[in-house]
Amino acid sequence: MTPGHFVSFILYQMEIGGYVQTLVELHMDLIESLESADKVFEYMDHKPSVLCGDLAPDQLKGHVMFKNISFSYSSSPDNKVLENVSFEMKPGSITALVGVSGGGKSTCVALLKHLYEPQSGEIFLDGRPLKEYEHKYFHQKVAVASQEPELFACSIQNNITYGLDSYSEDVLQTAVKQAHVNSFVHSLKEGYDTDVGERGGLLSVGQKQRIAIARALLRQPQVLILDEVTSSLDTESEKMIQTALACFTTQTTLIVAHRLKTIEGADQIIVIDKGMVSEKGTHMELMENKGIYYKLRESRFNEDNNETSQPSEK
Ligand SMILES: Nc1ncnc2c1ncn2[C@@H]1O[C@H](COP(=O)(O)OP(=O)(O)OP(=O)(O)O)[C@@H](O)[C@H]1O
Repeated sequence: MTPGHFVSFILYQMEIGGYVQTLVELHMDLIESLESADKVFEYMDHKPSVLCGDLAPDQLKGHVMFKNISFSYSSSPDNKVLENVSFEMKPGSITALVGVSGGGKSTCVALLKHLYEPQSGEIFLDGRPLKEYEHKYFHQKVAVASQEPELFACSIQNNITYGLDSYSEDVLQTAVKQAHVNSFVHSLKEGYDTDVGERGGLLSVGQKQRIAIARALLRQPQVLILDEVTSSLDTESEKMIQTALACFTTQTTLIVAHRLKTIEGADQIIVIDKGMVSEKGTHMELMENKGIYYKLRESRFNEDNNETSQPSEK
């Protein structure tokens, strides 16, 4: 074999090797695609774990009642997350859920959002179990503004009106005013046309949360859930939300709060501890009780003061 033949032979082998490698890659891609398709079919076959009915009344007052709710997640059935939880939210009132981490506040919210069915007890909306309501109707009437709102890389206006085919200009104006979006948008050169960037990255946490609240209010829900919406707010946004809460009288509001100062004006504060309602009352009543709420407030007050008085580490 001449050196020329040898080189040709090696190149030929490499070409064959390339084909084999391509075939192997194609085979792997095919396996991955089949696995993905399996997941899609599995998802399509998945039966929803919550029940829905066809109830969709023209009028809804927004009266909420948790009655003897006990609940465990299916992934850890032995861990009773809520035990015999009962409380009532009157139409147009503000209820704050507070308590130490892991107490069960977010689980109460998840149950009110009807993401799960409790193992025992029932949640009622205007006297009817959640499971009797029509799915789309229920999610229009019960809206959530969460701690980490999903914002899209488009204008502030489009982020607020996202997903709505139509809306009234009046309602939009009321929503942005109530959520105190106006106050920061007016200082932006392009106002409501300002692009918020990928995942809203060009806005502060407080601004994002105010947009999330406006988005929820625009849907004119009868029940509004503010899920940990105040946990990482700057002082200005905290004050804004505190003022905004005072205007929330047309819907029933449930707020899960870390910043206890924000919810001082709530009609009732419910302390959830180890899955149970341990205290219930107004801010003044709970402060006089000198129980868990009082201690939480003291410790958070000290934490906040320490944070502001500590020199920041570089
Ligand atoms: N999806 C889940 N699957 C299994 N267990 C969960 C799930 N979510 C929460 N838990 C458990 O339920 C208990 C209550 O958690 P939950 O998040 O409701 O408390 P929380 O009071 O909202 O806490 P935090 O203030 O930290 O958000 C905890 O023991 C938690 O580990």
